[in-house]
Amino acid sequence: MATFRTLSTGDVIRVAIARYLKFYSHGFVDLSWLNRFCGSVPGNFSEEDVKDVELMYCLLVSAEKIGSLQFDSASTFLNQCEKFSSKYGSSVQRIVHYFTEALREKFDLETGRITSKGAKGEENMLLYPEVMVVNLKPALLACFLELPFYQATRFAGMQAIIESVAAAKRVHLIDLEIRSGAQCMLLMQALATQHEPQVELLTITAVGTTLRHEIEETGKTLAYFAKTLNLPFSFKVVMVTSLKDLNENLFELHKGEVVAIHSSITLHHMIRLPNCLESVIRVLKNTNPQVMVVTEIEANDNLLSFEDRFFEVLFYYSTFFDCMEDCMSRSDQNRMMVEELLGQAIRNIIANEGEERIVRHMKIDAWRAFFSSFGLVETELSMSSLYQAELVVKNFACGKGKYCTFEKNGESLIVGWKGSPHLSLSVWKFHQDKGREGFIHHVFGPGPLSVYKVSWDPLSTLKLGSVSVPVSVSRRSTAEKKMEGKTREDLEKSGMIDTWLGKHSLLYTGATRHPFILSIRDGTVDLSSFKTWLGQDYLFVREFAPFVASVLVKAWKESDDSYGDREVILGGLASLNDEVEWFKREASKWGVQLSSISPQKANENYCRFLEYLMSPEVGYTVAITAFWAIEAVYQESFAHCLDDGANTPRELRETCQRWGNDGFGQYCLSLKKIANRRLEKASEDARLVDASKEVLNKAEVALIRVMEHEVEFWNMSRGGS
Ligand SMILES: Cc1ncc(CN)c(N)n1
Repeated sequence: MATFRTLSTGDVIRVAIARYLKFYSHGFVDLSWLNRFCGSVPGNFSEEDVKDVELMYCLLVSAEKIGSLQFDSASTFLNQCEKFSSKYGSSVQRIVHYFTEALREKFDLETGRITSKGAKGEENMLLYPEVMVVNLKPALLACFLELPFYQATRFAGMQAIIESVAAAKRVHLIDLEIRSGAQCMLLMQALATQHEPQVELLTITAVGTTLRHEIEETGKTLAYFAKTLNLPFSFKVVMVTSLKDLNENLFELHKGEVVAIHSSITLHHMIRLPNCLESVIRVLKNTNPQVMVVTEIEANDNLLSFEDRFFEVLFYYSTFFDCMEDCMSRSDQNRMMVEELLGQAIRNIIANEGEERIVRHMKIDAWRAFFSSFGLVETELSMSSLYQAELVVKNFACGKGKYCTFEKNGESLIVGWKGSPHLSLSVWKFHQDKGREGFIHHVFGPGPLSVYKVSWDPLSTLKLGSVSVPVSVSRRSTAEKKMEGKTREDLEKSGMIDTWLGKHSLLYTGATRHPFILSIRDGTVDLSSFKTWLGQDYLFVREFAPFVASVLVKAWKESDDSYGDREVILGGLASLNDEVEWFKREASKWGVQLSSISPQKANENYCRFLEYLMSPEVGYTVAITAFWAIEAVYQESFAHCLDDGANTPRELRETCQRWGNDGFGQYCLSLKKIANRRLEKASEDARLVDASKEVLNKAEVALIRVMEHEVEFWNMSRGGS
């Protein structure tokens, strides 16, 4: 990964355009339209930046000369580009290399040097994306894992589906391009851990035009995964020669099923096929889906002139190459293979016109116009989906996720790299009675972007605009289920906490069904991870005690004694003494030297968060919500290790009992009841007082933060940072 450049590739293009305008502005050609591509760029250039700018300048002039049919001078500049660009060099050299190849092909076509376009094999790859996926599977997979934006849209998109189907007993997911099926696993995991209502059947139908065998293999993997989750599951394949032949009767739909549609980077393949998109949307509408989640490439190269197309595509692919430069090493073979593939797409877009243009993309504005014409209604991505996106990118080494940017466009999310758009993620509801069918003209040119950045500063409340309408899902913990019949009155009244758990179900599952916990449950736990957890949790509990004391003080000040909150909290505080002693005994049993352990980063971060919760600016309602969440994650996690079917090693059962026993479950229920009562009061007051709205907002953030810290704590125990 290169660190000596000060300019991104986008900056290099902007500087090169500015330079180009300076030289050519006295000419006869009106170049004022290029001004819109110039933006502000940093002032200090390194030596490499200067070389990059010169190279980019040559590329711009080559394009301009070809566009204005000045082939002799175009040739001179193209020769320069060929000489100084390289597919092994910096991201600028690489992008210039591939664009030069594309311009050379255009040059040869325009000057009659060649007539047929591209090598046949390459065309096949572009025509049949599934074939490309198979041929380049390991390389694509590697890039998919290394580049944060794909993971961000996958998690956020699946969260939107989970929220939409949460109340259903029978769920049917139609996936227009299933690939490895990793996205389906997220849904399966969430449904398997959903207690109420219990899912009776999940059906996944994969749609494909080729590679039946690969799709079926994915189906087998998913079926195996479902079995491990104890999730009733059925996998179907719908194969068609062309997507135009898709028909709702091909789907085995059943009464009472809730249908959801997932389309990730698929629909744009149909843009070039007359009436194909229209026909597919009509068919999907006839399946009466609850929701459709679409991820698409946020680029516009469909109906533009050569010049406009050149710049649009240059900026789009520069972002892509920049991201790879930031996240992968220059010698990475997977990166090079994927760049080759992108090079083919660039060649196709730049050099070809009409039917020869296989690669076509549309931005969210055009998709919006298209879907709206079928009566589809764009739906806001929930806060929880946005949170999933934010959370997942944080796990990437390159920039710890801070380069992966999120902007809102309408109700949809634009995921970019350092502010340059890359993918759009949108959620659609179908209204059966609406629709002006027929594709209206594509809408080009970006509309006003209502830009916001998701902020997760513990000291701030959510800056996501209004908190989205809560999904009414009741999720009950293992202990709650066990106590069925005993405290039914309490259980049946599902409050704000359940609503939030429904909204943030993926995160809650992440915290309570973490691989560390699952490894205890299935007996494969690595003992060194267990010992790490033991030592670190001992340190955590010592910090946790003053936090519980601070909640007690707040209860004293802010709550009426008649509710009995103080006794519950005092009981929890008292038991911590015993807990600290237990840690000491357990540590000596496992040979863990507590005195020589210092807190790891994740532990320190969590303790810093506790300190914040202790501060006077955090009121009782927020503090008790966080307190419940901290205890509940352990209760739910360890109780899972004692469930029927658990294979927890005998020596670890006592540990699991500590937090998984029914008494601790009761205690968590009491805390939950207190938190729900306070939150209910706050939501009643919120109608009148803004401060109460803020309390609710803060409490929801605190709950999310706790779950996030818990995930990081488990990660740390397994040897993460
Ligand atoms: C990290 C953590 N979270 C929760 C708990 C339960 N008190 C704990 N001991 N440690």
